[in-house]
Amino acid sequence: MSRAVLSLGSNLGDRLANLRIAVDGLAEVLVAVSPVYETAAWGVTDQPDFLNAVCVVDDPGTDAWGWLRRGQALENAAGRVRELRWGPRTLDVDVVVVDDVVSSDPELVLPHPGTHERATVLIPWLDIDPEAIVPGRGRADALLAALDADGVRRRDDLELR
Ligand SMILES: Nc1ncnc2c1ncn2[C@@H]1O[C@H](COP(=O)(O)OP(=O)(O)OP(=O)(O)O)[C@@H](O)[C@H]1O
Ligand SMILES: Nc1nc2c(c(=O)[nH]1)N=C(CO)CN2
Repeated sequence: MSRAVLSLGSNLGDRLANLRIAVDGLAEVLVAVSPVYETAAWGVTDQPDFLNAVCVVDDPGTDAWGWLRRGQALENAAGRVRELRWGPRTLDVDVVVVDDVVSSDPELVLPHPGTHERATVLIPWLDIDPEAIVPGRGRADALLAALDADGVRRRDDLELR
């Protein structure tokens, strides 16, 4: 079995439609999808707000590299072109965790290195898995408690499925 947590983000074009491309493309392996959040950009802050969400997916036939490739295929389907690091994008799919896999390969770092400091990932993840653990870092709820969650606003008017 391979259970993964994927983080979705979009701040260009039809943001909700872009997130839906990911969720629809994962439909057969989708365990849970979080509410949608509108979030102020971190990293490069001079760019439009993002929509962020998190999915839990499960597929015995997909390993950690397979989740990365599936995420990249979905980014391509949403018309993403390689651009500035932390810059605007139609769709970003980050592999947050895969089971308890730890990897330091630069092409696939697991857990995703930003996870423990990103309220934009931890908040939606906790909505669908209140017991979430970031391997090597601890409980997601404890990690979130140390962060500033201003600028992360739930959008219950936007639904992914
Ligand atoms: N866990 C991971 N999930 C997704 N991509 C990863 C992961 N670990 C390493 N990568 C690599 O990161 C690269 C993509 O980086 P990208 O441009 O999406 O970064 P970013 O989204 O701007 O920043 P960040 O990774 O901090 O969110 C790809 O080459 C991919 O192989
Ligand atoms: N709020 C928010 N800011 C970001 C995000 C994101 O998903 N949400 N992704 C980035 C590139 O990885 C850069 N900045």
